[in-house]
Amino acid sequence: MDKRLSERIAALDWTSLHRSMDEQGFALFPPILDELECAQLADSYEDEPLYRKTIDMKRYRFGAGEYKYYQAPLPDIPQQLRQGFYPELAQAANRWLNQLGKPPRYPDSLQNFLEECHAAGQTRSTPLILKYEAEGYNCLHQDLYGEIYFPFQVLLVLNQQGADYEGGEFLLVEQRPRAQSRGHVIRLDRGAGVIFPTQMRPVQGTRGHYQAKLRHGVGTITSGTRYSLGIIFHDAT
Ligand SMILES: O=C(O)CCC(=O)C(=O)O
Ligand SMILES: [Fe+2]
Repeated sequence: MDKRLSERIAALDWTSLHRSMDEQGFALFPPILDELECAQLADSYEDEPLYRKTIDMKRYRFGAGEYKYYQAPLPDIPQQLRQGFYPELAQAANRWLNQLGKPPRYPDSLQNFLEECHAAGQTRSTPLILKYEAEGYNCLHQDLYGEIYFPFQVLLVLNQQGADYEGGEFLLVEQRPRAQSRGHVIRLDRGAGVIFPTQMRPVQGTRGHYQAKLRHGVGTITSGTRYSLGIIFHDAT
C-alpha cells in the first residue's frame, strides 16, 4: 500500500466505526496492511531480539499456540498502529464513560496515557504477535494487566483464511447481567482487523445504559498457520 500507515488509519471510515462500536460493541475495518507487510511481520516472529517475552499458551492453559510481547521501543508497524488508533478510541472511551454518568478519563494522546501507566508501575509493553498452528486456539479471556486499562483493543490478522489457514475465527462473547451470553464469530481477511472492548461495553437499556462484560478468543485453527497482531494500549505491571 502506498500511503503511510498513519494516513491509512486516519482514512478509515471513523463515522461508521464509532457507530458500530456504540451499537454492537465492536467494529471491523478493511485491510490496512498489505501482503508484504503482513509477511514481514510474520517472518519477524523468529527475530528474538524484538521480543521481551514468549508465552507457550498450553503451559498456562490459555489455549494452544504461542505469542510474544514486543520489546519497547516497538517496531514501526505496531508503534504506528498503537499511536494511530489511540486518539479515536480515546474519544469513544470517554463517550462510553459519559453514557455511564462518569467523567472523561482518557487523555488525547497515547503518550500521556502511557505516562499514567508507567507512573502506576505498569511499564512493560503489551503489543504482541501470536502464532497458531493446526489444532491451535485461544480460550475466551480479557487482557487486563494492572489497575489501569484502556477500554479498547485492536487485533489484525496477518494471513488469509481459506488460503493460509482454515478455521481460526475471532470470537467475542458478551455477557449481559442476568442473561445468557451472546457470541460473535468474526472472519477477518489478511491485513484487516477488529476493534473490540477490553472489559465491558455500555448497552442502552430502558433506564439508561448498563454494562455488559466481554471476553474474546480464537476458534480452533483446523489447518495451516495463523499469525495475528494484538494492539493493547495499556502497559503491564
Ligand atoms: O489471535 C487473535 O485473534 C486474538 C489475539 C488476542 O487475544 C489479543 O490480541 O488480545
Ligand atoms: Fe487477547
